[in-house]
Amino acid sequence: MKVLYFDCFAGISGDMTLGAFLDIGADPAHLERELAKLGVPGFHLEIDKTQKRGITGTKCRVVMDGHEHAHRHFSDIVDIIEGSGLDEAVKKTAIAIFRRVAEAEGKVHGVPMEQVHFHEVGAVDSIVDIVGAAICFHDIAPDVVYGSAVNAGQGFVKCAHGLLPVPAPATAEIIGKTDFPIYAKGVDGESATPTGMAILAELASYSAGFPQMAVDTIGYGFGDREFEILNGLRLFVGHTDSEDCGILVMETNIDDMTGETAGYVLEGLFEQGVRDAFYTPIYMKKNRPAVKLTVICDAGKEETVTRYIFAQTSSIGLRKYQVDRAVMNREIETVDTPFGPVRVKVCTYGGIVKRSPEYEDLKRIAGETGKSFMEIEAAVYKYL
Ligand SMILES: O=C([S-])c1cc(C(=O)S)c[n+]([C@@H]2O[C@H](COP(=O)(O)O)[C@@H](O)[C@H]2O)c1
Ligand code: NI
Repeated sequence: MKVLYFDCFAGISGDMTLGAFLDIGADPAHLERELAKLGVPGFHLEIDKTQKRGITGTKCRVVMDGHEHAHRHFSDIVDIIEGSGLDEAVKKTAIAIFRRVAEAEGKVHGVPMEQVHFHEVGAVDSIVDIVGAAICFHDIAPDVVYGSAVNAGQGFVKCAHGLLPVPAPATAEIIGKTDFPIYAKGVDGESATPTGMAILAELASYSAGFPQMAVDTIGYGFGDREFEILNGLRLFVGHTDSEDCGILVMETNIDDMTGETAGYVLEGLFEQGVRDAFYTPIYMKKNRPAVKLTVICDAGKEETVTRYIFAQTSSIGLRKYQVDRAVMNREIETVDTPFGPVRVKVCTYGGIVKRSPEYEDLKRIAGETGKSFMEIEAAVYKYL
């Protein structure tokens, strides 16, 4: 399983992310080819393998070929991305990152997200940063993604609104929607930007410690400014032998949702790729019959599942805990039976062996022969 870890020791910005992705092996030619599909003229990338404080890394800058002062709405940006020839997965990721910025800007300036008038972030360099990050992310294609606490900086930053406190209000809103803790150390100024924070929030889940992995590649993406500390984003790519990068159990008690919604939610959770989701009947306060929703998922899905539950159920709080588990090795074999070939799941663990026929095959044979499921099951077991 491929693991990607964002080490945000000096915060995160759009260009630092692009630089770091290129430094861990994202293909620059692929990035430029895909960016051209946006159909937005007037920019090129400046990619330099360079050193900062004696550390080798990559600097990636979006250089404007002319002057660009477009003020775009969220819908304009969605139109550009949707209308491009980019892969669907890249489009989805890029729009989701922009949505986080639009929601934050809307909240800060007191307007609905649709009316947000992007200033800095509507400019071509920001579109390239965000879409470029989505392209590189899908190029690297990790199975799970984590991020550290974010060194967001301190003091004030000069931007289109004038002198604003750090983290800038939009950055603070984006951070506030995540589990990522922030702190300030060795940075006098802004080290986490709205673009960078939205990329991190969309791609990664917070990990309190270094995630378990054998490290394969380390890359640095450098920022422009000089701080007391090295101004860079460090990415780790590694792998774990097991399929597990941690399993999460999430639970919430619900006493005010219709049965139809409950069924809908369970189906939707499986579409989000959870390992299991189920309801348990319970009694809650004031003797209300209710259900406990339990979801079991990979730790990397924490943010996706959290957002799904809050968006789709009446729940306003979740209990989450990481669990250890023991799993048997599983393999599928095919055995010949008088009913034809049947797939058998063979599970082994330290000399223990369990063999069981695949349910779907038994169901099919029961349907084809008109015999009962129990009869087919008993007959097939003789051939295991
Ligand atoms: O453009 C946006 S959304 C924006 C909002 C704010 C607010 O806090 S409101 C601040 N800024 C500042 O602009 C620059 C560039 O940001 P990028 O995300 O494009 O790198 C940065 O200093 C932000 O704090 C932008
Ligand atoms: Ni703003």
